[in-house]
Amino acid sequence: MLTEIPKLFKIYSKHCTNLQRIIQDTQNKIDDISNTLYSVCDIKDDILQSGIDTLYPNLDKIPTFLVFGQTCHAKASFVNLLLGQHLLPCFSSNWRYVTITYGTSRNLRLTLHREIEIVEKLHAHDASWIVVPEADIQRRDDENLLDHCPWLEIELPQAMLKENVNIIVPPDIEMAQLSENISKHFDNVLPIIVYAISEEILTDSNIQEIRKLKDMYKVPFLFVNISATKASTESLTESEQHLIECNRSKKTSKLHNLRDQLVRLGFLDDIENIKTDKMMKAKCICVLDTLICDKKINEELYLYLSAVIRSTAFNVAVKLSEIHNKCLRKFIMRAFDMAREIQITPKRIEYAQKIELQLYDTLMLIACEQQEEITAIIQRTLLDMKSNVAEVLEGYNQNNSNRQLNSKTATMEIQQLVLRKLNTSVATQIVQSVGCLHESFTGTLQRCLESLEKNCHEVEGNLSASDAVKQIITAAYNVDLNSSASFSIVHTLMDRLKALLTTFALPWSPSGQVHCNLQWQLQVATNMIEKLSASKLAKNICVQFKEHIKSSHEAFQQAIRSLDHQLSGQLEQTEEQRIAIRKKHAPRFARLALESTSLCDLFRYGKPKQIKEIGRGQYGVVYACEPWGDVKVCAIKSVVPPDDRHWNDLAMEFFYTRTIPEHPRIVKLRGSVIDYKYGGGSSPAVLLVMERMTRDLYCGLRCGLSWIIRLKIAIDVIEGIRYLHSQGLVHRDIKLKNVLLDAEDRAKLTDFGFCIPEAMMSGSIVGTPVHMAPELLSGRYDAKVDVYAFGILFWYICSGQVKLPNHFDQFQTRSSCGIVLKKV
Ligand SMILES: Nc1ncnc2c1ncn2[C@@H]1O[C@H](COP(=O)(O)OP(=O)(O)OP(=O)(O)O)[C@@H](O)[C@H]1O
Repeated sequence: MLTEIPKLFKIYSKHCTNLQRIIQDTQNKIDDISNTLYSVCDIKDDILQSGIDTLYPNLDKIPTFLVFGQTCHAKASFVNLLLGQHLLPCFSSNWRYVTITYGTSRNLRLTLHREIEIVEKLHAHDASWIVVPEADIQRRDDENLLDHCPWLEIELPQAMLKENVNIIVPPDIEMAQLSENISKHFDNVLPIIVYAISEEILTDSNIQEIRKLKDMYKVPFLFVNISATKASTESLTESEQHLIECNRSKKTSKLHNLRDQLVRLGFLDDIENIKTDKMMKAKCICVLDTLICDKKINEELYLYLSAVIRSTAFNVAVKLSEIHNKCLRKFIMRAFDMAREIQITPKRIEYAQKIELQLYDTLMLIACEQQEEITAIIQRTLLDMKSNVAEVLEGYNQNNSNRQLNSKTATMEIQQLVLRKLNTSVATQIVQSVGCLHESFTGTLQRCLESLEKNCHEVEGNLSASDAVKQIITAAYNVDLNSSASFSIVHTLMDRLKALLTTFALPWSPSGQVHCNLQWQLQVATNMIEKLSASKLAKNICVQFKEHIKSSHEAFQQAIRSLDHQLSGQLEQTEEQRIAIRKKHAPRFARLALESTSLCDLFRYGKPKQIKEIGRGQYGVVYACEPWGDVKVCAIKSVVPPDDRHWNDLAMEFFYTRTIPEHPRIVKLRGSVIDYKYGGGSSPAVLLVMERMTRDLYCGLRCGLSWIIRLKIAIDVIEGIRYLHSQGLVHRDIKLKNVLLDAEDRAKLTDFGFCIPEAMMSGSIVGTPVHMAPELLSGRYDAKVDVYAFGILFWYICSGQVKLPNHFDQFQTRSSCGIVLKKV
């Protein structure tokens, strides 16, 4: 297995390159979005905020074993085992920093900070060497370990190191000294922390060292139990020696003792080492602190490393997949919104025009019809006032009984008072007739206009449509329906009547001073009431109403025309953007999502293993395959997209299928893996993993199915179609071969190659001819095409056989139809 380790790192490096390409692609696509797709710029912001830029540098980090340990002997033993050769001297101490990297030949040198070579003669330079000479690895007494210390760099032509893997062995010094400068050297590496243990148990200083290291590196540790040639207990405290003695007397093994101690200290979980198959099953790849024994290093180190590097790549792939899928969902939602906007805007304009016209007609009618009513109201009110003039003057009298006033002013005051009373009375009655307008016209119409005007600019000097409508209503009665209506009306009538006063030439008292006594006041008021003509007043009011309504109506029509013009321009752009999303951006992100999600599946479950071919369609071959992840009975559909368009189509299919929530009548897509080596690497194959069914309905009918079973199948298919439609999806290829049966002959729908949300449909003519609804040929169709296709399917189900009636024969194959069937 140790010989397999280089392969592991080779695969890891390939995954990193692949992930980096996907990240780069994603970033290029983000740039493209910001240049061309102004309406979805928030998607770009989302991606940038997701921290995608931090992913790339992580993949550039060089996997590096950081070998710590109880003794130099333990560290040297581990390194020698790892490299499969006796490189480091096992029985020496006082080491320098040692780094081991790949070189085409064995080489040894001293460097400062791994950057500047120190010109110094080493013992290894004198003769050829196998084991690093002790004198070269040992630091001199005067060597400073903190800053500018010499590092011993070993270059070695070794398979694992060749895969860009390094080994660093920090010197055997007090942790306090080491921790100062150790982290700055190892920032840029992907650390694989090893702690080699050669003694029976960890000493207090070992425990402290591990705690410090764990604080520095928040990653799992690999503890390696090195079989000691001679366990030395001299350096141990009394209680440690006692523990060893106790365990010896219990005849427990060293590994056992060590595991107990590590568990007790919280350095290991209290379970057996996690085995690969358990990790496979886990939804994420978890790497735990692990203890392995040098005797089993071959197998156990491989498993551990495999989990470490898979989990590193997996974490990046998960992050990428989240970003891609989130963007794709946003694109699809945006396409939905755009389609809705394109559909609904002209309808909204139509609605606004219709309702405004109704409003206009109604108000005109009210103005005409109410002239008589207003006349009657005014007449009644005037009569009331005349028979009760004293009441009209009530408040005035109390305040003015002894005032000496100019006769003109006093007359004006009394006339105003009469008018106020008249207005209040008339206005209260008219308000009731306008109240209904509030409910029936203003609410919905106003909201509709506001939503249309939301993104439009106002034409200078012109009223907006919503303002024009407001004016139609307020111009009629000057009613501000949101505030006190009757109050506004009083003011309006006041203004109107004041204007009329001049035209009616009301009687004036002789000029000069008058004594404003009650009799005189009654006389003025009665004169005024008598002179007021109810019909003239009413007519005048109504004429003015009509004029205002008409001019506001004209303003509205002009505003809505300009709004319509602006919106049509905007909708053209929206349609262009929708097409760009549907044809370009969404499929590109779908492809990225397919790649990143497939990598997650690959890291989690590995590549599915084919057993045998079980079916073949136009676009791929279906195989039975061995259990994969938690899918015990599974099938894979292997599809080799010949060009970018097919790649994108497949990616969209994959996205829709994978995101459909599980349903008993839909064949669940469990995952996917891209086989980049397929076709010698020139044409990768996408392996779509799904649950394996027993046969398709075509086979079922040919073998014969009872009427009751066929009926059940028909109901299953309906449930499946209904479910897809409820998810906003249209299948577009319902046919016998896309209905799969399980062992109990219950049916599920499969093959979502043409399945698409309605908003993303472009009217492409797709499907299987005999099942295609006639409107499909026109390119203008909706979810009902599935209902038609089910009708044909039901014909087969009822007839219990797969042969078509004679007049359908000409459509029996796709090619005979003469239609170029294409996916969207
Ligand atoms: N999950 C599955 N379990 C068992 N058999 C399957 C499964 N999926 C597909 N098959 C079999 O493989 C055949 C080919 O399936 P596939 O989906 O590739 O093509 P198709 O639907 O027949 O044709 P087309 O590619 O033109 O849509 C099916 O007819 C069915 O018999």
